[in-house]
Amino acid sequence: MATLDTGIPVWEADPILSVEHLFMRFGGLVAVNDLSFKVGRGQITALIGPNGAGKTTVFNCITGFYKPSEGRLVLGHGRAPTPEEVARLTLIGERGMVGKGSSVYLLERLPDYRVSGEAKVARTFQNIRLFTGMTVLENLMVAQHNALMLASGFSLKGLFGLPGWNAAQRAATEKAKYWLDKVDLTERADDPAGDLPYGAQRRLEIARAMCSEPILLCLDEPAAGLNPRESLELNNLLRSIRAEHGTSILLIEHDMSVVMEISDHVVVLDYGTKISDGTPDYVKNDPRVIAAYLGVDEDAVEEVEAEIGIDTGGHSTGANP
Ligand SMILES: Nc1ncnc2c1ncn2[C@@H]1O[C@H](COP(=O)(O)OP(=O)(O)OP(=O)(O)O)[C@@H](O)[C@H]1O
Repeated sequence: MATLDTGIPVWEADPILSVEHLFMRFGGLVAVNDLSFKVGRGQITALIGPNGAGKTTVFNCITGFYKPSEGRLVLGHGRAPTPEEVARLTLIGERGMVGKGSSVYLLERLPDYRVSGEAKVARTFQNIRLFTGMTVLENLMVAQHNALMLASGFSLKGLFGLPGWNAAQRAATEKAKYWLDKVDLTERADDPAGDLPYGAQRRLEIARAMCSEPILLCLDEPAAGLNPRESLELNNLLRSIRAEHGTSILLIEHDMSVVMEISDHVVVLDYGTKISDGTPDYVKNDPRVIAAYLGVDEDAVEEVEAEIGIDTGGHSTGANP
C-alpha cells in the first residue's frame, strides 16, 4: 500500500528514515549530490539507478561505513520525530535521543557498530559476506552476539550457567531455528555456509541480518546472480518480512522484476542526483527515468532528453531491466 487514506504517501506521512541534503565527495568527485528522500515505515523502498549512480555510497553513509561530507540522516524508532526534535538534536550536537516508545538517531553522527547495534539498521552487501567456514547455524548465532553479550552482563555468567544467560541462549537458538525455516535452510543447518549454492547464501545473508532484529533492513542487490525462480522466492521472502515483522526495507536492485513487483516506493538516482521519486507506476512512466535508466534506444535517448529538457550524456545504463 503506497498511500494512507488521506492520499499522503506513507513515506511522507510516517518516514522511518529521512535522508536530507546528503552529499558525499571523494576528492573532486561528487558521488552523492544534495540527495533528499524518505523511507516509509513498514514499506519496501527501492533505490535504483545506472551503474555508478551513487547507490552503494548512499548505503555506506546510512550504515556508518562512510561519514557523509554533508547532510542529515534521521532515523525514527516508533514514530517519525518532529522537525523541532530534530532541530534541537542537531543544535545541541547529540547523536540521538532515546525515549519511551520512540527514539531518534542522527545516523551521520554514529559509527557503524552503533548504527547496527543501537539504531537497529542491518545491511547485506553486494558481494556476499558470510562466515564461509562456519556452519549455516553458526552464522545465525554469531549475528546475535550483541544480545548474548548483553545477557551475560559482559561477565562470566555464561560459564556458570546462570538463568538469565541460559534463557538468552535458548531465545537465540529459537530465533536461529525460526529464520532457518523461513529461508528454507533447516536441512543445511550444519553445513559450512561456503558450501551453499549462491541463491541459498543470499537467503542466509538476509536471515542473518534479520537475527539482529533490525527496524530497517538495507539490502544491496539481493537478487544479483539469482535465477528467475530464486528471484521469485526472494520477492516472497521480502514481502513476508514486511508483512509479518513490520521491518522497513531499503533495497538497491537492478532486477526490475523484483523492484517493480514488490516495492511500495522507488527512488531513482543518476550521477548522484535524484531524478525521480514515487510509486513504481509513477517512476516507470517518468520520461526522465525512461531516458536515463530504463533503456530507451540509444537514438531515442537524445530525442527524449530534448523533449524533457535534460542532458544525461546519453550514457548506457548497465542495467538489466
Ligand atoms: N571509496 C571511494 N573512493 C572514491 N570513489 C568512490 C568510492 N566509492 C565510490 N566511489 C565512486 O562514487 C561513484 C558512485 O559509486 P557507487 O558504488 O556508489 O555507485 P552505484 O550506483 O552503487 O553503482 P553500481 O550499481 O555499479 O554498484 C562512482 O563513480 C565510484 O567510482
